[in-house]
Amino acid sequence: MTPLLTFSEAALTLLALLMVFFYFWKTRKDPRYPPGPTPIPFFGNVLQLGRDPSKVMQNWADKYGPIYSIRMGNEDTIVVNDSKLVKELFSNASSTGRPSNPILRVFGGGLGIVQAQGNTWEAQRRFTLRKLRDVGVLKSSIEGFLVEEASTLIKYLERNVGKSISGKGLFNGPVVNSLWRIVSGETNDWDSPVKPEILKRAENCTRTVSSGLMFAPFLRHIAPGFFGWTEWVKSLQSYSELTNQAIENHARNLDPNNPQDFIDHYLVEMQDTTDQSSTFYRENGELNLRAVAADLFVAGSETSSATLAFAILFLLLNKEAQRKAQLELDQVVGSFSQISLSHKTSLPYTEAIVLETLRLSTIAPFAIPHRMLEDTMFHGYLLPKDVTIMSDLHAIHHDPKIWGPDVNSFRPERFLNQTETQISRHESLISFGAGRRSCLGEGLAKDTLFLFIASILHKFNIEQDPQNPVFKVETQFGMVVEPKPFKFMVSLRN
Ligand code: HEM
Repeated sequence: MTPLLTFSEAALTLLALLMVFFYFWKTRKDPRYPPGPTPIPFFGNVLQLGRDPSKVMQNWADKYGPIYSIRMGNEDTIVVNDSKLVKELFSNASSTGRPSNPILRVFGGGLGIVQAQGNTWEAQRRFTLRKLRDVGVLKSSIEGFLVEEASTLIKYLERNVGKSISGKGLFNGPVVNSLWRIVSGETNDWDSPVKPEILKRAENCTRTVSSGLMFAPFLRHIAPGFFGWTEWVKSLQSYSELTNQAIENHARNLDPNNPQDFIDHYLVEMQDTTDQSSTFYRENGELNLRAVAADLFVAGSETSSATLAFAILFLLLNKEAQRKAQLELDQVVGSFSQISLSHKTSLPYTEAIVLETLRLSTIAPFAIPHRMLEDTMFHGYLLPKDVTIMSDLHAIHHDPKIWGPDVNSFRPERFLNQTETQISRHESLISFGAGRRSCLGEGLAKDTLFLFIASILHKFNIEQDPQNPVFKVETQFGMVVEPKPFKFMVSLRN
């Protein structure tokens, strides 16, 4: 009788079985570890995520509950998809680590804010937050920058009335420019025929933020050019060149009694620091300043401009929401005045548009992953030290049990009280994350969204481009979700 397998086939089969056995033995879990879909060797659950990871993860949430586990390649990951649990877990100091993502590590190298942990993260975050929030020179000039950028945007749209306008990328110029002004005090004419260098370099960086490379960093070893790794490294280096130049110029001309922008404020803090162990001390301070400048830019630019592009798209498809906001704007602001942040509290419908845009678009569907710093028991589950924690903001913002059967519709009224005269906050809206590492640009981002959206609706109707009509919202998945390219037109209201 002929044997079923040759000796070498049998040896290979045995080897493969041994490898699979070894994989499952190595990755076996404590019985208190959260349940989840079965991973396969090397890829974990990555291949199951398919083209629409948010949908697949919503199904896993339905099946395994608010806390479940997956494997992203060789990284154990626990997903939390309940807003109360996210808030509770992320308020705990043991959840404030960051996994070492090789893509994000390129900028900052563990310094600054986004990728930093421990003392460095705490000190840099506290300082930056204070400068962005405190009423003072920087805070009041930020308001002025935003109003100026909004008015440049309006002039750009006025010149393009009746013409086809590309929705994606429309807001890169004003958003990047306002961030660059806050950081460096320098301003650029993004509306000029020659694109400013800072805008070119920022746009190159953000292409990777919205690519799949963030979720599957191993792809950079397979085809670095194809998956955007080469461009990411190059564009971050060229962006760093600009920040380094700006820091050198600021250091040369610094007037410590009259700091003008974020770099000035930071340099003054460095001058005042005598404690050699401080993250602001001399060389350490300079390296952290470079990292923070990159953090503010990378975390702030694509997120804000993608959300604004979604707002245009939602409004394009919702004439009634435009009409209601315009009625409110006419009553409160009148036809001629310029919109300012002081109008915000009197424009609840416009603010509700901002909140509904943040919910429905959820441009950061899984926020930024955290890492557990120690073994922690949480609602009966073991969250082991070093495990990655992902908050599934998309699932939270698209759960019909929370938002009702029209969860996928754009309905700003869900953020208003019954008489539609006041904003009613919703505890499940956590677009900026929650807890100790929540977004430190939340206030700035909300001000930017409000001012830009209100200024556009005050002046224009957002309309279909008859040559390129849009029938539905289509998105492009990434660490930052964007709308697929679309066209629209504006017409003057008066
Ligand atoms: C619509 C706009 C924005 C959205 C939706 C957004 C959302 C987020 C989210 C979900 C996180 C992760 C929170 C976590 O780790 O759990 C985050 C972190 C962060 N964001 Fe934003 N963001 C926006 C705009 C901005 C702006 C304008 C800035 C700065 C100028 C900024 C700076 C940061 C920084 C520095 C972090 C890291 C915080 C830390 O690690 O402690 N973001 N953001």
